[in-house]
Amino acid sequence: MDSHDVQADLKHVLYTKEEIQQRVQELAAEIDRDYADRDVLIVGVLKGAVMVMADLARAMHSHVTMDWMAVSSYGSGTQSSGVVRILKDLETDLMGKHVLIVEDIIDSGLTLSWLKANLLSRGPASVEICTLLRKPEAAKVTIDVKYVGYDIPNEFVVGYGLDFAEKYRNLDFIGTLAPHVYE
Ligand SMILES: O=P(O)(O)OC[C@H]1O[C@H](OP(=O)(O)OP(=O)(O)O)[C@H](O)[C@@H]1O
Ligand code: HPA
Ligand SMILES: [Mg+2]
Repeated sequence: MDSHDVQADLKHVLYTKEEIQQRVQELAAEIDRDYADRDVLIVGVLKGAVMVMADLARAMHSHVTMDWMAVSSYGSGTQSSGVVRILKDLETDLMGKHVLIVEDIIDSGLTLSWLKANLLSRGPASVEICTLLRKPEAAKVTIDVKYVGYDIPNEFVVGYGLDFAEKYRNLDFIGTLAPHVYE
């Protein structure tokens, strides 16, 4: 098999480019309404959230500042290790700020639950979460998430920022992997 044929690695498309763009616009409109009277700092969680952060920010009309954090709990596998490491911290002082964490996916919830507690300890005025995808059946902890793009089945997905062993992030759609890729 040609190892450069990305399509051959995919089982099916979950959300097309057009569907994702539409849903991100809707989330941006909702966030704009909720933050109409407040400036918001959106915090993208590297690397997975790069695509959704870029599209969401461009679809928003409110005053927005942006910062990035890198945490990792997955390494190269398909299971969360549960151990969250900060690889890159924020440059912004969160004191008194309205913070919106932007994520590509909530799977076990371990990353976000840890991250939300971490950011709350820095004295912000508020911390909310926006995630494009969430897997309700995979939840190991309960987290309050204000904005969710789609609830999806408990399958490993790639594309639009989401990787498997660092690949597939650049797809403009979201799909599931064929078993031969990870088995
Ligand atoms: O709910 P959880 O089970 O904790 O999983 C979700 C987290 O896992 C992924 O990040 P990853 O650690 O793979 O880093 P990446 O964004 O650089 O791919 C994803 O982007 C979330 O941050
Ligand atoms: O389903 C997933 N795909 C890619 N990265 C992930 N990180 C947590 N869950 C996933
Ligand atoms: Mg990853």
